[in-house]
Amino acid sequence: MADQLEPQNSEDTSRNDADDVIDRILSRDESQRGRTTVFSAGRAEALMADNDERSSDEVDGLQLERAERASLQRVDGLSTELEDVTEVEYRQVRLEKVVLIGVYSAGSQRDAENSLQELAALCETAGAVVLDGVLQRKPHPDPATYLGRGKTEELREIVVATGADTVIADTELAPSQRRALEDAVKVKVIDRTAVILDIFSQHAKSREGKAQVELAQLEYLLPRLRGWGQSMSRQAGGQVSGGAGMGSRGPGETKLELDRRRIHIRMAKLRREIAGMKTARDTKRARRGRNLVPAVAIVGYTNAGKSSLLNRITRAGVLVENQLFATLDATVRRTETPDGLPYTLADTVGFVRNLPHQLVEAFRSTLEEVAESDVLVHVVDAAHPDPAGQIQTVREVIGEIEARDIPELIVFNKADLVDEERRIELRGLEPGSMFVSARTGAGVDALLERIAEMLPVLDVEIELVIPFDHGDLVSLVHNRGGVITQSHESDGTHLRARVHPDQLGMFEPYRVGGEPAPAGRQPGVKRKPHGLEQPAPERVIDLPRREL
Ligand SMILES: Nc1nc2c(ncn2[C@@H]2O[C@H](COP(=O)(O)OP(=O)(O)OP(=O)(O)O)[C@@H](O)[C@H]2O)c(=O)[nH]1
Ligand SMILES: [Mg+2]
Repeated sequence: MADQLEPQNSEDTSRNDADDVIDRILSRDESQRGRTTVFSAGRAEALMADNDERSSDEVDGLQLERAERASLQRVDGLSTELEDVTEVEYRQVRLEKVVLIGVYSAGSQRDAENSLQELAALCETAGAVVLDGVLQRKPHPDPATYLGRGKTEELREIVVATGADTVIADTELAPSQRRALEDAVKVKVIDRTAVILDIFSQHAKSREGKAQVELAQLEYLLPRLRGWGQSMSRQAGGQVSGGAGMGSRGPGETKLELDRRRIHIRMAKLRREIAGMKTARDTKRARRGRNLVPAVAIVGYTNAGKSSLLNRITRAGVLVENQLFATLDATVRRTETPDGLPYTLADTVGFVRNLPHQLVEAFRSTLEEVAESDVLVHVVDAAHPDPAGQIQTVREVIGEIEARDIPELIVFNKADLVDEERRIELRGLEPGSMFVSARTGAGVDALLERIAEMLPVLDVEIELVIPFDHGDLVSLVHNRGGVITQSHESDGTHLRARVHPDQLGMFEPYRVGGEPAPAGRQPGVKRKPHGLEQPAPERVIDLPRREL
């Protein structure tokens, strides 16, 4: 497949940007994936207060991964030499010196400022240097150029004065807006979605993550091909008008169709791959735990401290970075309640406002980890200027992946950074929330207690022989839907069943053995095929849809 998708004319050096990027995206294969150029991960000025002095026990096991990322920093001045090994991006997002722009309507200035601040953090995470930001108050963005005419001119002046090479809009621009604005300011214009996609492509590590990001990028690219097609048509027309035109259609148009088809083929292949990897992951999940245990997912806005909290609780060694989207792969760890009941705790990809829907789609299989959990620990950065907005964003995504009915515990993290007044404010915002600091460990024990309380009450599996004159007890088990196997023998009804711990006393007189009977003892009785050969059935936790 990859062969068919090789660039058609890679020796042609006069191709434009658009040709380059499409070819680059489509010609990628496994062999190229290792040779990624990552833009220099400059100091993330726009990110939250810095935290270099991490306590020694916070230094985790994945420093290697961090080093790996750092080792891929782009060397200034060498960018052109590295061009051909650049990982897939949308329009080769070379984020260097950037100016940010945004439009907001009356009354939403603060929100717009926060959003622009966050865009700055995103840009810095992607490796850019943010030089300036411009907000325009306007009821609606200009349909032609996003900013109004006057502001567009002002922007051009700022770009010239600062020496910026890229303008980034805090929204998703229509392809025509992007082009018109580009013509007006004479430097590259990209949008928020492209930046997020770029970060994801830099950070994706697993094969599944990479495939998901690539799929999202192609989905983003597809509707934008038309614009490129036009410019391609101009350029290609000039080059090949000497007679190489194919059929009655212009070569540019043919190229556009060809690109579309290649992209569709590639996307179909990626979807198949992702589906295949999901199956592999399910199998792995089934193998990982022989017991059926409840699952807790840590969710939250990017940079809230989800991975830090998982590390604090389980010493998982997950990469922690003062970066947005440090985590793209779900990490699942087994842990126990203070009473010794096992459950799993999963770290997940962070959410962000205007998370490109292509990413939500592409990461759906990863996000299923969240949708299938029994409890959501929703981590919120207590020191962030807009926790309410972050909570709302996260809840929107939770809704999108149909996880809204899962019990949610709001946990304000980074409690070490906030004062009492702020706590009162936050508690008012989310009554029933908790405060922890993944950094100092404060509040973590209480959090673990609370998680334990929120875990579903687990039924206990027992074996019974109930005399025929106690049919009421048999009905009781049936009514709860707890019967695993049943057979009628001469001494009564033989049952393997799950009952609520509170009912144990009632069934005690009829229990046989403390362990599941060997298969031979109950002829004709089928065992439930969930691989539970271990003793001590009382400890067996049952949650039918949660087979880990
Ligand atoms: N002061 C303080 N900083 C914290 C705390 N918890 C996490 N951090 C810092 O916050 C930053 C983000 O932490 P992560 O654990 O990577 O956050 P995350 O939610 O996993 O982020 P993504 O994976 O990018 O979505 C890091 O720089 C951490 O050191 C805390 O309790 N107090
Ligand atoms: Mg993380």
